[in-house]
Parts: sequence; C-alpha cells; structure tokens
Amino acid sequence: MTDLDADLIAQAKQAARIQAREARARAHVASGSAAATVIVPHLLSLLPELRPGPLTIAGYHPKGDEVDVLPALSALSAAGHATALPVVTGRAWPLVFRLWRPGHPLVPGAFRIMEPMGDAPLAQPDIVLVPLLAFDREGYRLGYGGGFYDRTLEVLRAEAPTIAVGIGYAGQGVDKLPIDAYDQKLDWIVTEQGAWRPA
Ligand SMILES: Nc1nc2c(c(=O)[nH]1)N(C=O)[C@@H](CNc1ccc(C(=O)N[C@@H](CCC(=O)O)C(=O)O)cc1)CN2
Ligand SMILES: Nc1ncnc2c1ncn2[C@@H]1O[C@H](COP(=O)(O)OP(=O)(O)OP(=O)(O)O)[C@@H](O)[C@H]1O
Repeated sequence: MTDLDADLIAQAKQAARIQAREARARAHVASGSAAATVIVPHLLSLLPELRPGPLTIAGYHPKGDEVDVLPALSALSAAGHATALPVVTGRAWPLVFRLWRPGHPLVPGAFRIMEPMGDAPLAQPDIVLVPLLAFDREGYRLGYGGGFYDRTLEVLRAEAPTIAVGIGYAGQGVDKLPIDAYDQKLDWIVTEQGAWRPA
C-alpha cells in the first residue's frame, strides 16, 4: 500500500465517521434504554455456542450514544462468568483489561471513561465486547480512530483465541467500510435485533 492509498483510506474513514455518528445518535434516541435489556438474552444465548464453561468477558463502560452493556455484564457476572473493563495505558498502546463486577468502584480514566481501580487484577478476556461507530457485512468496524481495539485484538489474538463481539444498534450497520491492513474483524455482531455472524 502506498502513502497515497493510506491517506485516501484515512479520509474515507473520517467521512464514514461523520455519517456513523449521526446514524448511531438516531438509533440511540429511537431505542432509549430498550436495547440495553434486549441484547442481554441475545448475548447469553450466544455464549455457550462460542465456548463452553465459565469465561472472562470484557465489556466497556458506555459513553454517549453507545449501547449500554452494563446490564449484560451484570447478567454475565450473575451467570458465573468473570467480567472486565478496558484501561487506556497510552495513546499508541493496546488496552489492558482489569477484572470488574457491576457495583464495584470505578475511577475516571482517559477520555473521562470510567475504569476499574489500579489495584484490580489484570484479566485476559476470552471474549471482548467491542464498542463501535459502524460495522459492515464482513465484520469490519469503525471506531473513534485511536486504533485501540485493532492493536488490542492483535495482541490478544497472538496470545490466545479471542472472540470479538461488536455491540451496536442495527442502524449502525453499513454495506462496506473503508479498511486498512491492520483492521481486526469482529467474529460476531450483537444488536437489538439479535446475534449475527458476519460473512
Ligand atoms: N465506552 C468506551 N470505552 C472505551 C472505548 C470506546 O470506544 N468506548 N475505547 C475505544 O477505543 C477505548 C478508549 N478510547 C477512546 C478513544 C476516543 C474516545 C472519544 O470519545 N473520543 C472523542 C473525543 C475525545 C474527547 O475529547 O473526549 C471523539 O472522538 O469524539 C473514547 C474512547 C477504551 N474504552
Ligand atoms: N495493530 C496496529 N499497529 C499499529 N498501529 C495501528 C494498529 N492498528 C491501528 N493502528 C493505528 O491506529 C490509527 C487509527 O486506526 P483506525 O482508524 O482503524 O481506528 P478505529 O478502529 O476506528 O479506532 P478504535 O479501535 O480506537 O475504536 C491508525 O492511524 C493506525 O496507524
């Protein structure tokens, strides 16, 4: 890939982000808090299909128009799984995950997103619930542009099989996103309409 190709992809991603933010905001307003409860059974029924036994599942602490996965983390925790949240350690560094159960204390981290306290044990998630601005038919995702989840999934997948589950509103789906060589694919996508495996 030439520098020019890379520049064109970066521009296309920026344009797609503007559209995607609007689509997500519309979906968020239309859904209210309903999506947060509706995705719980979708996720719970998906897990045994992914991997049997107790798992370590990383979620995220929702911000803005993202689908709230905290009810899902509560249900997963009650079902005997370990749950974790991401921690930003640096601008160009992969995320790390620390064990956290809903109700336990949090502290504000980078981008003012709430994170587990620094003394919470590190976790190696089997499954990562990934926030996104948009997803496409092939399972590619568009994030805020920090590259955090691409770097993180690359590291996790090099160490152990790691399943990435994109979480969003059905309205965040698009036909095809601009993609770079380092973009990590989602294995599953869960929306208020159900769990779905990209082509
Ligand atoms: N809820 C949640 N947690 C997350 C992410 C996420 O997308 N959502 N991340 C995903 O990587 C990581 C943190 N990275 C992030 C990168 C940018 C922004 C963000 O909101 N950017 C704003 C501007 C930042 C600001 O000034 O507040 C933006 O682009 O509008 C958030 C998180 C880990 N935790
Ligand atoms: N595995 C990687 N190694 C090195 N740099 C990477 C890697 N993945 C992404 N990057 C860098 O991160 C930057 C942003 O990537 P991209 O636009 O795909 O972010 P995103 O997936 O939308 O964001 P996020 O994952 O934070 O939600 C790119 O400039 C890219 O160079």
